Amino acid sequence: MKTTPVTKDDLTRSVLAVPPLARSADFSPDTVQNRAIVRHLEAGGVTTLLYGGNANFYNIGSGDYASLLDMLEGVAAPDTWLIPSIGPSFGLAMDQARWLRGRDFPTAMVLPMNGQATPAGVETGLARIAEAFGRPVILYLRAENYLEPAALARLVQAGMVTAVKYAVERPDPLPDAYLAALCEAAGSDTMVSGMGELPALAHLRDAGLTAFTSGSVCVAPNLSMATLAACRGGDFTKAARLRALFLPLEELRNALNPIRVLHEAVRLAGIAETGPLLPMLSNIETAHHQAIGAAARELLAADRALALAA
Ligand SMILES: N[C@@H](CC=O)C(=O)O
Repeated sequence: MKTTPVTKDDLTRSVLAVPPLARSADFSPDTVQNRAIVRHLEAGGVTTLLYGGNANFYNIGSGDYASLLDMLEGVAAPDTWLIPSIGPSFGLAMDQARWLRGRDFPTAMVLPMNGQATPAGVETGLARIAEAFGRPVILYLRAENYLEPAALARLVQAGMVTAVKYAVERPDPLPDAYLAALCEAAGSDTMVSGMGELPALAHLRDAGLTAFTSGSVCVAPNLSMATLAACRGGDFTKAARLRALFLPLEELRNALNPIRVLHEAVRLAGIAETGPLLPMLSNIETAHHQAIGAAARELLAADRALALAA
């Protein structure tokens, strides 16, 4: 596992994969199946694994946190960058940050707190969490005005925030005045497009962002990495052609539930037995399995065709 401090190159080198977490029937993390997911990603060239929403880190208890991260560390390749999430509540994030201080993870992502948060409180909270951790954190920003642009600039300047996973959903990704203000204040190279392949092209082409996160990369790592390479090479026609291959699965994810659909898609594509989703989530209803399986297998087939052609 990469243990050196985060650089801008680290953010752009790889799609930031946001994998599901495989569990056994008793909800314990399944080492063999998580290794299969990680190997599938690494074989497709992915070097950054961000365990957050798709792994249902929102619902992980403090008592299970250490053994879960030990397991993930054990399955990741030596040069893979593993980013655990902390929070979403301030108290839980502080407990996890104090514990992470004694470990080698270069950063951690602070999950968004819904409802019980104010912009000023978020600024104070991020500063305290980064101080307790002793390292800068990644902010997962999902709501308009969650943090003031000037506050983000202060936190970046102070070395407390290293990047932002920007995931404020809009009918069209751009124009986005809030994203523009955050980029203006803190630099667009701090902002990572955080909603998968669909909005990533507009964010990378027109808003100056340089990296994106993805869940469907866990089915099609070669295609997602090729999309990133095409964007970074300025070939947005090619990037759009590659992105189109993700549409059937992404549309199902958006229509039903992104986390629940991805969890089942990885299983139905034959990549790993993902098992049960940890409460408070639950697995998607079997009525949707046929459509999810078909979209996932089609995407995986396209991924394999690309890998063979390379
Ligand atoms: N939510 C997006 C990006 C990851 O956070 C996805 O799952 O594709």
